[in-house]
Amino acid sequence: MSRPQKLPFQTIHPLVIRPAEDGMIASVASVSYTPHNISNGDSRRRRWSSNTDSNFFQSFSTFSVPSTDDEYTAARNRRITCACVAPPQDFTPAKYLGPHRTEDLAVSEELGYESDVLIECRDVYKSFGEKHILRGVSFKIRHGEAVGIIGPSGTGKSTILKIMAGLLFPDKGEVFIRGRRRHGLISDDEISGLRIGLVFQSAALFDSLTVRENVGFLLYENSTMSEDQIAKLVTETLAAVGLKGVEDRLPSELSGGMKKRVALARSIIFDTTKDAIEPEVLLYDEPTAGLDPIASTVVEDLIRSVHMKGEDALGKPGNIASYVVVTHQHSTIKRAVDRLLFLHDGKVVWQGMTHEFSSSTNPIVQQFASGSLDGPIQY
Ligand SMILES: Nc1ncnc2c1ncn2[C@@H]1O[C@H](COP(=O)(O)OP(=O)(O)OP(=O)(O)O)[C@@H](O)[C@H]1O
Repeated sequence: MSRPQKLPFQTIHPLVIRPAEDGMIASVASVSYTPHNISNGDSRRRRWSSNTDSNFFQSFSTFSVPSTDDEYTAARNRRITCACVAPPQDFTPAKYLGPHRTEDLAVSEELGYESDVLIECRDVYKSFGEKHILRGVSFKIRHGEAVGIIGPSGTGKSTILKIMAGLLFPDKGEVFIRGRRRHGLISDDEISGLRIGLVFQSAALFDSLTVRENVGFLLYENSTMSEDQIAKLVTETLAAVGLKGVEDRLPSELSGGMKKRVALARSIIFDTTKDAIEPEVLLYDEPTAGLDPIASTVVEDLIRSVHMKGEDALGKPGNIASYVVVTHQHSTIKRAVDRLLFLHDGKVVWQGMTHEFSSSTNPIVQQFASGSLDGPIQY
């Protein structure tokens, strides 16, 4: 890919996306390049250069701009899978041929780490200027888990999600992906063994692309699948999240709940022609924010349905190995997750199963659960 033109930092299009060599993951770097420079042109990307795709790009507007060639190269080589662009993976044991086979997902003393741990944050610190947001956050996300991260506003829940996704550097501390220490942001070789998808609160669809183009985006870009194959797979994936006949619509023609479903479809579609498949962890940032109670229930059930322990709208088991949900909503806590991490004052101050939350004697948890103004959490 030729180096794209640099634009001023203020641009709302601060991304460059590059098809990965293995054809499955897009490289997304937080730099100020226009999206029409994303890669060598292709008729299937005919509307890609539109200036209206602001939702998607705004999600990344806070990241740094590389100023040197080295930084540019580093940025170019970072890889993340965002729900907005990533094709997650099938994790059926029969298809999974990688070094970490399903049967190996058990505690392994010899390897020095528990091999069912997909992501581990160990003593993570993060500050923004004088604001010390994370001050020693530690937790593990295990294979098969459905974890919620809760806590007061501004406590760093989205920040830790971005650190897990490899979109932000921790200032101090370590992030392990399947036992391998990640050095800073996600880089090409370090992603292998696990796909990490981030589902943004806004759904972050490309405004100027149809639902079909949004959902099939990465397959059009990176796979060897034919347009017909992709279109068929898009229709099947949309059906799995309970949507039919919306392929030709633009995001502006969808309700908020439908947009979230489309974003989810985009995050769970994967190249069915590939053999070796890695497990995937999906990270949801406030997936039910702004939805009415019934629409929230629909999304909560959808999150469950694409998990490997769930069943999608077509009755097939889901493909997502584990997921993490940042949420404020009680219904989402109760319905969509099994285990909770409570973040406060830069640390995990409580963790436990969802059913233990309301009976906890921890004063911080009690205040949060009751919504009381009196207690250790001060606004
Ligand atoms: N890129 C950034 N630059 C400067 N400050 C930031 C940046 N990202 C986050 N912050 C600040 O860090 C703090 C934590 O933000 P974060 O979004 O992680 O909190 P949160 O717990 O998810 O909040 P909420 O529940 O309100 O969504 C906030 O004060 C926020 O303003």
